[in-house]
Amino acid sequence: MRVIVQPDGDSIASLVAESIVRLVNDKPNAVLGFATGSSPLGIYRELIKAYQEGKVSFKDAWGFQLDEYVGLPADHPELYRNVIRTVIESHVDFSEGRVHAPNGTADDLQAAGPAYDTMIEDAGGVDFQILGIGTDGHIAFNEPGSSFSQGTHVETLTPQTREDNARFFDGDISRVPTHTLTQGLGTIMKAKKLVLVAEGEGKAEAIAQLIEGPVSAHWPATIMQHHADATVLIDEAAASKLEMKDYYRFAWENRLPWQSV
Ligand SMILES: N[C@@H]1[C@@H](O)[C@H](O)[C@@H](COP(=O)(O)O)O[C@@H]1O
Repeated sequence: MRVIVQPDGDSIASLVAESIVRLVNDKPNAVLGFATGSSPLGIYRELIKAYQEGKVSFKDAWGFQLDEYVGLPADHPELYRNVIRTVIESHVDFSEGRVHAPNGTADDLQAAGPAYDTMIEDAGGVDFQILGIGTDGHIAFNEPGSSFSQGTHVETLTPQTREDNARFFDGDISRVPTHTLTQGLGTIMKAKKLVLVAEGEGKAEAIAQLIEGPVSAHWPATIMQHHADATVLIDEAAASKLEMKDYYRFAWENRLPWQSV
């Protein structure tokens, strides 16, 4: 796993966005994996800027979201499908029908999971998956105890995740849905490239487990240690519990010309 410690969120966002722009310019029909949450917002801002400056076009690219709340109405601002429209999709030139999310209001939620995995495969599989991490070590909405090989499925949120996400629901935990439809760890591991971003002290323990802990369902993100192309970009606060922090910094500062995000 490549670990890149950066001074702040802006430098993390620029590095990741540059890598995505390079990919889409090389492969215009690239399949991008979108994460929600606050961590990737800087990346989306940088991508919008690159598009406005004429450095990239997304018209032949695809977008697949990681997860969705179950049961939120179609016009709810926190429905992840609406969040991605607001933070990236509506500002760039994705063609109609090219950005998708799991359907959290499907009549048959059990069938909606495998159907979503098939859509991703039919588009060619995810080339570049953006990820954040929950304070309990979840990626997408795969909570502690998740199967490492599962596809898209319904997940029950932990009280900690609902508490963390209450800030998006006027601080009222009772308004945070209890269930989500999320790509499973098996789905996420099929992406050709995983790029996880995290900032702040609150993520330090989850980041230490992800990078230096044993692979364990108790910290679902640790499955990334088994991915052949996984990069983690963090600020100093999120890196604060890493024993090998100085080595990671040295490795990045002394990277070879072809080594990038
Ligand atoms: N389902 C999302 C995850 O995809 C996200 O990575 C995580 C961290 O969110 P944030 O970046 O806001 O800390 O929590 C949410 O619950």
